[in-house]
Amino acid sequence: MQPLDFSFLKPTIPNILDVLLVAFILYQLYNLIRGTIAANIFIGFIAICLLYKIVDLLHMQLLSAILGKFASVGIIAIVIVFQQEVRRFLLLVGKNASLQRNKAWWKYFFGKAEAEKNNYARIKPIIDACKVMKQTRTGALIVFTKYYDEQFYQNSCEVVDAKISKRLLESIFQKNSPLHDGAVVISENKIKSASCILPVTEKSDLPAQFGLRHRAGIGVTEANDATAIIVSEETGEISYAKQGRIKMNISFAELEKLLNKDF
Ligand SMILES: Nc1ncnc2c1ncn2[C@@H]1O[C@H](COP(=O)(O)OP(=O)(O)OP(=O)(O)O)[C@@H](O)[C@H]1O
Repeated sequence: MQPLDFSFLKPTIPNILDVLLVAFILYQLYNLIRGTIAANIFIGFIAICLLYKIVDLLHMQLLSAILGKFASVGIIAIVIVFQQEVRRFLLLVGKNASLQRNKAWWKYFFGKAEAEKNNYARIKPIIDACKVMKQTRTGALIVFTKYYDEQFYQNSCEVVDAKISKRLLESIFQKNSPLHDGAVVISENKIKSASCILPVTEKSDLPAQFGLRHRAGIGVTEANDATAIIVSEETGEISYAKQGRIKMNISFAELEKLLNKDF
């Protein structure tokens, strides 16, 4: 076994940058897996790697050979076990690198007032529909995604492909509508699909009252570059999920701000 190389600890500018970048990446990874079952798997994996290092230093050949075999397929095992997390991580990197997402620049070049006016016209029917569904205690799950991943949604959804309208959203989620079960997906300025069955989050630290609707709302934002509005059938409360986190009981002013930013 090669001795550990600590030369990266020399305080040169590239080394400092290197350490800061690694710390940043580890922090992002921690954020992605925090509170999920993946965190426990990750701890287990680190424990096995540490054990391998120790038994190797102690020249315990049999155990070190067994653990060595495990560690050598480690990267493949990580990709398989953390498929969802790797996907989310790459989405996060791609999202931050996208120029269009940097709204300040986009608006500077393409007209702030015009962009805001258009955005409000797009958002209004959704907010109006949420207001009615809150009042009537109609459960709803509306997902927003910039990129409509057909492979991800096609198996579990009914294709709609219609203009966004308050009445259409209301009628989809009405209790006796055949499409009311599941989520509506909005993308590319259209209601793309309805009745979608989404992946539910595996987080274990969620409020006890969260059932499948809330869990699916959080789950889709973990697996995809998506955000979601959840209207609770039980309480009428509006919640907003993004990057695997949820803001509960938000006001309509807050909802408008969030949609303005994300949609
Ligand atoms: N995997 C899923 N993907 C999308 N929607 C789902 C999924 N599972 C359940 N739902 C929707 O959630 C509804 C059940 O909601 P449930 O009562 O379990 O959730 P909840 O989070 O407690 O919300 P509420 O406060 O509205 O009761 C189902 O009728 C269905 O419409």
